[in-house]
Amino acid sequence: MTTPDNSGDVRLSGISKTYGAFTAVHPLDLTVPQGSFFALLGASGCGKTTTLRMIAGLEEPTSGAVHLGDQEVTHLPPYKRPVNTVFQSYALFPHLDIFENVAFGLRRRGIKSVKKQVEDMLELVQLGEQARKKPHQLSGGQQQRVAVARALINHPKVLLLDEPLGALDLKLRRQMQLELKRIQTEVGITFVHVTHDQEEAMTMADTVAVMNAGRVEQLGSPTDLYENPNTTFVANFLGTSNLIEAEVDTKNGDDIVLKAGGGKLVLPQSRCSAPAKAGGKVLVGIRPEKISLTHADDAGEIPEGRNRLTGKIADASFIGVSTQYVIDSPVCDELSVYVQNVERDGRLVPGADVVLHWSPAHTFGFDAAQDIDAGTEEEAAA
Ligand SMILES: Nc1ncnc2c1ncn2[C@@H]1O[C@H](COP(=O)(O)OP(=O)(O)OP(=O)(O)O)[C@@H](O)[C@H]1O
Repeated sequence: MTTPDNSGDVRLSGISKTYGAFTAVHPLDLTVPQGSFFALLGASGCGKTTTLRMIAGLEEPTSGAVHLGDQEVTHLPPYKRPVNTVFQSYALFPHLDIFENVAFGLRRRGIKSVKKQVEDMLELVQLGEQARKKPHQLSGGQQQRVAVARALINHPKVLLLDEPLGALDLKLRRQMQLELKRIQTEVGITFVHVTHDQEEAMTMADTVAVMNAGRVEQLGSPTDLYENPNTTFVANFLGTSNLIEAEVDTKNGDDIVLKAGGGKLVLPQSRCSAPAKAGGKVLVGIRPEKISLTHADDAGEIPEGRNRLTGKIADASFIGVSTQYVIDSPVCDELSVYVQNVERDGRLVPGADVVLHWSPAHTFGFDAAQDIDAGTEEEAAA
């Protein structure tokens, strides 16, 4: 039996970084498995770049250890680590053509026959035709692909990407996200990607660590994080959430029955990270697109077994694919509801009384108290 290759595992054990009295990264334990696409996601100043720089060796941790595979690299300089970093500024050599930019790392190591390797790498990033152009003759996205090729030609075990798409316009960024994902799948090495763009992290990464004020608030697949956030910060940082304060009433098999306003809501225990003891406070969440909206006159037609709230439409914005409603409700003002524009009910206009209803299976819940120690969105953004 062959031993699985773990040389591209990244293991952080209790690493932290302080600058004087300020803690940029609190002690952090994190394992990124070999061959995965991992994203560190968070608002500006949350410590994601500092974490990446500690993996790269560009920043010395205040405490803790960094392992790449079985090798401890905590005190190794960057050039002795099997990693390469791609930055937002492409840092290409303007006087060298694309071929020579990519060949640079090989030539510096004294490798003479570089042609095949460089050509293969240019094929990988789909720039075979551009080899003899200078960087200024390429678009931003193409230049970023050259930067990726230049990093990959050194065969790192781990590629670190620090907001690599930050300088590109939205359309190009979307294209490059798919392109980077394709390249990662093809080369099969570990990618650790830093971004503040939740859509970018969700499009590309297998696993996302959401950082807030120097800590990882939640770690999981994009679907886990979106469908089952454990804190207010995560619920609001990844998309839009409606959060409702509720109190545990009873347990009914695998369901928790909650009191919210005058009514009851059902939340599966498996989707609640708070302990379900009677009287306990839970924040109940529901994504806007999971909610259906029925005019109050038709409330009798809503099937049994759905969670429901009453409300009044405060605002309705037609945005083509969907209509986005803001609903005032006794349990929460400004609930967001997105309804696909399939068959529009002309009565759903501002002022109309409505019933909001959704499946308990789409409801998530967490302990409101958890948010307090983890810092706030404002702190992270400061
Ligand atoms: N050399 C330094 N000296 C003092 N404080 C620093 C230093 N480097 C970073 N910081 C602070 O540490 C915190 C985390 O910085 P970091 O660059 O890791 O954040 P970030 O999440 O990557 O943000 P951004 O997306 O804006 O780069 C910030 O408050 C920053 O001001």
